[in-house]
Amino acid sequence: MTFLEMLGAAERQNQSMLCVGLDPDPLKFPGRYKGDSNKIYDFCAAIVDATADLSIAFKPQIAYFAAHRAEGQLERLMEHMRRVAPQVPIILDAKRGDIGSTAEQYAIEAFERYGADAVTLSPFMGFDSVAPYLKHEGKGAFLLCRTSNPGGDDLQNQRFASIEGQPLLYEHVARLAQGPWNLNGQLGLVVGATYPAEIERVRLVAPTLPLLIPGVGAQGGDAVATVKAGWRPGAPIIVNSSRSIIYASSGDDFAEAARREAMRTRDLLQAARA
Ligand SMILES: O=C(O)c1cc(=O)[nH]c(=O)n1[C@@H]1O[C@H](COP(=O)(O)O)[C@@H](O)[C@H]1O
Repeated sequence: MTFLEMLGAAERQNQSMLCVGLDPDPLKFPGRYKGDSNKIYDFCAAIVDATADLSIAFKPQIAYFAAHRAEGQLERLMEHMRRVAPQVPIILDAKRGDIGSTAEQYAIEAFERYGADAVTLSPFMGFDSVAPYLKHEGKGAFLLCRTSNPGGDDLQNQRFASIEGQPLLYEHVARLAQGPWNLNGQLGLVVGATYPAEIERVRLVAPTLPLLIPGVGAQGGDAVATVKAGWRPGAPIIVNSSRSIIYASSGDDFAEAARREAMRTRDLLQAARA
């Protein structure tokens, strides 16, 4: 099954557009795991078990594993997700972007070492830095387009004086991803829930691409406005929330609390489709 097919199947089966982000910071772990980087796998596996039937995708952020020398735990977690939630695609949030020969290695890391179904990429270095990922048949790649952070303005909201119609940089990225760069239909875009007007703009330029939309929850993005701006029939959105779900409780009931918060967010997103 391709990444896109998995996404559609998970969306239908779990009636969900919610992506549970796995950003494990041992300092924020609940009571019994607090401060223990050897418990990253246990913590994340408990969250996965509690939310597997509520999610359109899981998104582990690689820095939270690499920073603690926990790549081995990430490998085990990937296997665990495959085993307990084979229907839920996994987006490895690595935000890679480098020359082609190096990108080939990053693609092997994401798709072969970790077995991810999709990856996040910076488009800053141009198409030849993205192309190596597209050689991996059926895998997805989300290009950073209009990110959720305030500093996204610094470059993404600059105008291209040399291009007809003078698009903003993020609009140009959306146009490339919808059109000439999307050789085999593997591309999607990352747009922040913190900027719904810009999600709407991206949706106009890229009417069919899957949009990965982080920023609801801890960053304050509006879940309802996000769905209204980005969701269209046949054009999926994957709305990520990390901290507000995984740290919903600092007690030993953290997995149940994560499930409650995931269910609340999932239901809010679904209701906004009406
Ligand atoms: O690519 C991403 O996932 C991403 C893009 C973006 O524009 N903003 C953004 O917050 N993210 C990631 O999404 C997650 C957001 O986490 P919370 O703010 O805790 O929900 C983090 O893993 C970020 O690295």
